[in-house]
Amino acid sequence: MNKSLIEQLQGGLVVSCQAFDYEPFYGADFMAKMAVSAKLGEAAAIRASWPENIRAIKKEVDLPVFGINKIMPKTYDKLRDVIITPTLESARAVAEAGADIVAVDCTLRQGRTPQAVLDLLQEYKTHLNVLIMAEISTAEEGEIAAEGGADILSTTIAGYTPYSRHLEEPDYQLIEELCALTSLPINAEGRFHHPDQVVKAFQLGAWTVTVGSAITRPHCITREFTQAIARLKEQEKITE
Ligand SMILES: CC(=O)N[C@H](C=O)[C@@H](O)[C@H](O)[C@H](O)COP(=O)(O)O
Repeated sequence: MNKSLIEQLQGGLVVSCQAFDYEPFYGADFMAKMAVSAKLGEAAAIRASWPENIRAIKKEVDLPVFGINKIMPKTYDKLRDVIITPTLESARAVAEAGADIVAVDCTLRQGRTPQAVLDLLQEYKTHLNVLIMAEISTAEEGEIAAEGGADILSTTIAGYTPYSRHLEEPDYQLIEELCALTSLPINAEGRFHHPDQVVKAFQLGAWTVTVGSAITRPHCITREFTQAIARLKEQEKITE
């Protein structure tokens, strides 16, 4: 295992720079600029999807990259579909593009058995010379991934499987559960909107915290403000 990278990233903020083709910042140039901004803000690492974006980011910033390769089905069901680096081929493509860590969906969705996840991890570990981060949604999935030889566990998919806790906030309970069951590094990810939430995750034992939408999706940030205004207007109507 690449111990020094794990040590280097301990306590650091990972900034996820991602945009789909229906978002205004879609494209490798935009993603690279987002990564430069994250570096200016002293992020420890970048999370990015697809080989072309990872290549562009690696050219612009000298930070470690958590690479994923989202393979989208024609119609995408966020709760049910496994899209994050689902095949060895997809993982190899992001590793070859320069990802230092490859993140992989290790949930038990789509009829996957624990043995199927163990086999998947073994395949990735055997063929790729990078750290593998298992993205999970429950403690049970974390336990399977740890047994399967994952180098890092991540709470990325908590709240996005039919059977995990659906919360507005980050899943702090899952961070605690994972820290109790393994000594592997735990990346906390999903629905972090404020710096104090990031601090709380570190206090609970997280190794790194990844923030995406609250930093790199301007339309989501804008909506937080406009929704606050809408709530105020609603309140005013009630008290009139
Ligand atoms: C569940 C899933 O597919 N999450 C994706 C994983 O890459 C991204 O859409 C998230 O933006 C990322 O995990 C960061 O989370 P947040 O944007 O909440 O800070």
